[in-house]
Amino acid sequence: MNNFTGKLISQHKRIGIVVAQFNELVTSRLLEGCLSQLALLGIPDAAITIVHVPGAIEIPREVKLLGDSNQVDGIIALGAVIRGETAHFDYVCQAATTGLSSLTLNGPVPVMFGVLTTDNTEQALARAGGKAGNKGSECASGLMQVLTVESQIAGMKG
Ligand SMILES: Nc1c(NC[C@H](O)[C@H](O)[C@H](O)CO)[nH]c(=O)[nH]c1=O
Ligand SMILES: CC(=O)[C@@H](O)COP(=O)(O)O
Repeated sequence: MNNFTGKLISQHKRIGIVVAQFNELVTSRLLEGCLSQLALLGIPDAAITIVHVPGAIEIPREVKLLGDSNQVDGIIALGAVIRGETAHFDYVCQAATTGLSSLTLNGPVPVMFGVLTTDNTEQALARAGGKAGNKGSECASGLMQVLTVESQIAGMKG
């Protein structure tokens, strides 16, 4: 029996992006690359939710809240942690990495790690649309691949 309600079911995956404002010169370029790639992959603007946070340490909490909201099918975390004079770099990287790794493994939706951890701004810019590519764009492509794979796995279940 087909019971068509007429309710429009989105044909698109819903994508969340949580982006840090710290080192915005870099993170704005990561976001631009991410959005451009999502558009190329056919994701409409209406299917994308962007959340801005102060810095990389704040990313995991908002990724968790967004993932638990049941409003997105996958999340891309974008940030740029650039080494300074002190050990703070190590702690910021550790906090972001540990939090996001746990969320992608244990949370309800896949999370792409698009947080650059570099020694200087030059290295970061090279990975935000420079000679080393754009980590935001890479994460967009990667998330669509993961979502496709997970749909296939779900279809395998009896
Ligand atoms: N140094 C960088 C930070 N530091 C800020 C922290 O992420 C956090 O916002 C603050 O400690 C308040 O909780 N954040 C980056 O994203 N990148 C950095 O290079
Ligand atoms: C990664 C950082 O937290 C860094 O920007 C802080 O710089 P500093 O270690 O010189 O305070």
